[in-house]
Amino acid sequence: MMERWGVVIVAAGRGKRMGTTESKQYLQLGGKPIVVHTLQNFQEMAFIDEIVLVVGADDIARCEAWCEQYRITKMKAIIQGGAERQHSVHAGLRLIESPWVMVHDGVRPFVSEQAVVRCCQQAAAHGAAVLAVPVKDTIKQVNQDGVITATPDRKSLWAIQTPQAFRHDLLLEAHEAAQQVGMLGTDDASVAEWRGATVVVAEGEYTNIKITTPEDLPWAELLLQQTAANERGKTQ
Ligand SMILES: Nc1ccn([C@@H]2O[C@H](COP(=O)(O)OP(=O)(O)OP(=O)(O)O)[C@@H](O)[C@H]2O)c(=O)n1
Ligand SMILES: C[C@](O)(CO)[C@H](O)COP(=O)(O)O
Repeated sequence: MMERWGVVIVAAGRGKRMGTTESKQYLQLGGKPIVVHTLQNFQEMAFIDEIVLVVGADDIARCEAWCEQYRITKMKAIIQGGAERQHSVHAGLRLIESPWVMVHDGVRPFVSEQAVVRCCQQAAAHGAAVLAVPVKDTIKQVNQDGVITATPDRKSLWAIQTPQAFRHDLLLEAHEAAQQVGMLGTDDASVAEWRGATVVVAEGEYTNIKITTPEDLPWAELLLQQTAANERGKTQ
């Protein structure tokens, strides 16, 4: 029996690395904005009760219109984000009422329900869990002069994805404490870790890409076609 979950979907970034005039979460993919694909994905998961979407102040109206158009009925609120991803997450967490919460990037539209369930189950067992995949490349630490200074053992290296899933009170308390002292991490697990929580990894998917730079866009088109083909296969 699955717990009931809330989700904070963060989409208030500017997408500087994508370099487009339009923020990347609103670029069209298969005829819909990327963020709409992400919202529809979570809308369809039965164990999710509420979604809070965090966006730029100027984007609230068009996101409200898309939620109406695409029947995102679990949408609880669409709110303004902050200067850093962590501030956007914090704002969203404050509106979640469910005892369990996931945080997910608005620009990761391809995560499968099976992977989300794995993440939630691990979080329910341990209090906090994130999707992750083992790194395939050798990773080097390199100094400012371009000289390699270390080769960490690859067996212990994982590429971290979202969703990241937590007991809601645990994550909210960690974010409140981080905000007070100005601690900034690049994901929510690092905020929880900084507060002393144990966070475990759940098996992610190499296809759960974060659309970040221009070369991710053709991959996203291919993944969308693949997802559509899989869906057709299920119904035949
Ligand atoms: N102040 C911010 C910054 C980021 N995000 C969101 O966090 C997710 C992951 O961040 P990233 O891919 O780094 O997005 P951007 O910050 O938009 O990208 P960039 O760093 O290239 O500007 C994105 O869905 C982004 O919209 C957010 O809600 N609020
Ligand atoms: C949360 C995240 O998607 C995990 O991989 C990532 O850390 C976000 O980082 P970014 O600097 O906002 O791309």
